[in-house]
Amino acid sequence: MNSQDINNLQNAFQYNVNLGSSPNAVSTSPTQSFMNTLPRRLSLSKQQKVLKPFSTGDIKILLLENVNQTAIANFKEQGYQVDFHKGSLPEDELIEKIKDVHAIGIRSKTKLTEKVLKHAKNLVVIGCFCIGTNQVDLEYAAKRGIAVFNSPFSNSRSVAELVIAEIISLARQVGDRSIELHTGTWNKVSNRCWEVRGKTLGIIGYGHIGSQLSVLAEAMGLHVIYYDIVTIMALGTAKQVPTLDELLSRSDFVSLHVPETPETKNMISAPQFASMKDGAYLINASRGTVVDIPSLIMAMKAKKIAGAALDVYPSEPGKNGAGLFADSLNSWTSDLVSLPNVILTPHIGGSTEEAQSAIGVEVSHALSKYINEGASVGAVNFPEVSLKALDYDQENTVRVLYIHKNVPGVLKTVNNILSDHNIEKQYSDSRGDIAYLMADISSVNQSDIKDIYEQLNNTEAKISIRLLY
Ligand SMILES: NC(=O)C1=CN([C@@H]2O[C@H](COP(=O)(O)OP(=O)(O)OC[C@H]3O[C@@H](n4cnc5c(N)ncnc54)[C@H](O)[C@@H]3O)[C@@H](O)[C@H]2O)C=CC1
Ligand SMILES: O=C(O)CCC(=O)C(=O)O
Repeated sequence: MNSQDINNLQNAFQYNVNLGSSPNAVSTSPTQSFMNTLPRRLSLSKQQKVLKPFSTGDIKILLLENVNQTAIANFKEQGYQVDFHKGSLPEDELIEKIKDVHAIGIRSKTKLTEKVLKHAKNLVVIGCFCIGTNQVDLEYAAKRGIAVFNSPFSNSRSVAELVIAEIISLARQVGDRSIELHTGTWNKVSNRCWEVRGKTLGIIGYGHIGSQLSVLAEAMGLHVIYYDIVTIMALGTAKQVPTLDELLSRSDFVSLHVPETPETKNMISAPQFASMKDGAYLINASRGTVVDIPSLIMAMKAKKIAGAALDVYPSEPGKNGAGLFADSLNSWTSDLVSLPNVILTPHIGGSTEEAQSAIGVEVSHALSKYINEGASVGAVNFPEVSLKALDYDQENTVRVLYIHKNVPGVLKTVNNILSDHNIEKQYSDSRGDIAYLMADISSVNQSDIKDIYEQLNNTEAKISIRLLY
């Protein structure tokens, strides 16, 4: 392979990316700078070949919402270009920025809707540096061949600990006493202040966070019951109850730990408040859409509910700053903030040093592995496929990453194309309408690679292709 050939090949790929029938086609080929490093790399015997099929300096990553420094360090170590922003971006700026990046890292505020993703011509992967993925149109991303990763449990403990603090704070009206004393009022009262020992905590959604909370709460002498749409093994002496209504009617404290879905929208509204015990407390650190706040305000004004702790809201500011949590954001804000025994926190359930640092490492590794090797294990919207990384001594091997529509006959077509070559390994899986095939093809020269690319690119079912070598 001489350098002229490589450049030609790269140009051919570039042509396909820019002018091919599908703007989603993503292909990468080695730049000269990468090829220049090969002889040195190849001298390292039996080392795993890091599949960086391009000068990694070409890869652009947009990081929003103050994603942790551990992630930035990891991406920089890979050689990627990192564009870091502390807050989220307004939609028009996001659309501008997303146009030419290969990866984007967000937390819960950035909405990656179909409208935004339509502009992302080079996007290969999205990293949600959090648990929730409701802010991303997962289905549309998959249709476009864009894999989405998250961190399924690195901040679960932090959320559970915050809820424990809130249970005691609500029972003892700690928030109100603190506000009073900050403004000079000494108000030493025990009226309607309670120990939590012996009370009942009802957990809605007994997943990673709900079950952690269950263990911590029992250690403080609370009885735990939980409601979940699936049957889940109880930890300790907790008990699953069959209906939401039963949970609500038996609990002194109700804590929500469900994802945002159509089914959980306004899951707690006027009828549910009516089912709750008089003087019960509500905690929501899941998603703002899960509780109907005007109904909560009414239930609190009627003294049905004795207190509430909210960490999440239907609309949340995209950045930190004074005056942002106002009626202009959510029309009921001034009503809510004037209520007694309401603890309001700015979506900090998962915001601890431990959680953020762990999430930064976890998600940045998942993204790098997907970019460099094509491994999609852990993706939330995508078939999970992986092949072990190539060794340095596997020369003239190309890794084919072919994302395609899950329709009959595709593997036959693809294998017809690949069958002229030596298929070392192949792994394919599907999820819904999307399928993903990884194959390592050995003994290929540059013209074979170009040929494989062009043939695959012309297949009807193709969504996107990357070739790594
Ligand atoms: N406040 C914060 O900073 C944070 C908030 N979260 C939120 O907490 C949510 C829960 O997190 P995890 O426990 O990690 O999720 P998870 O997926 O481990 O557990 C969720 C549980 O909810 C259950 N569920 C789903 N729909 C339900 C329904 N309609 N009724 C009853 N149960 C239902 C599921 O079966 C599952 O057991 C996340 O989706 C996210 O929105 C997560 C982390 C931090
Ligand atoms: O830390 C964040 O920005 C979001 C936390 C969260 O809500 C999540 O992990 O789902």
